[in-house]
Amino acid sequence: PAGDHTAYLRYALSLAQKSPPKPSNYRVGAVMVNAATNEVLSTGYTLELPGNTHAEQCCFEKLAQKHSMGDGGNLDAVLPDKVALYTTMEPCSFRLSGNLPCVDRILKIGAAKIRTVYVGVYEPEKFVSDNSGRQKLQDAGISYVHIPGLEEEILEVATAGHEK
Ligand SMILES: Nc1nc(=O)c(N)c(NC[C@H](O)[C@H](O)[C@H](O)COP(=O)(O)O)[nH]1
Ligand SMILES: [Zn+2]
Repeated sequence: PAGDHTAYLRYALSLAQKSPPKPSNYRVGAVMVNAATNEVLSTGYTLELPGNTHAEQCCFEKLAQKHSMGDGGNLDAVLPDKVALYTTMEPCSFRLSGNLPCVDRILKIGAAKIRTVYVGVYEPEKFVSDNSGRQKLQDAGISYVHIPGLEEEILEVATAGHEK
């Protein structure tokens, strides 16, 4: 039910609050859920893992580590076939650092596993002006759903490291 979506996004927002503030990115939280059982498969927040890591990227890398997969492995082999990804901010389609965008990481796992991406806010225009993630995900057959209601709280947390 719809209420669950907001609850998962609130959980993701609580994770985002653990992210060390930086002026050059956003503080984001992400949760991967087995949509058939409501089991939380993985969580992540911006900079949780070493390096300039994104919340969604941390979700994936933690899962790969749990299954002792190197970079070469594909998570699709260990994921159930109805995964929902909740992220407080929509996955990036381009990163100023040049690192692999999270949309590409989602597409690598594939639509057979990640069926829906639920986002709390669209990416603001500050670093990247036209996040093309929604179109890319939908073109790949992945549902993309904006869950309204938490925008102000999400942006407050996301931009905490930015000059006011
Ligand atoms: N969905 C999402 N999750 C994150 O964890 C995060 N930090 C961003 N932020 C998007 C923003 O576009 C990039 O943070 C900048 O483009 C700078 O790129 P880097 O983060 O340094 O690679 N977006
Ligand atoms: Zn990203």
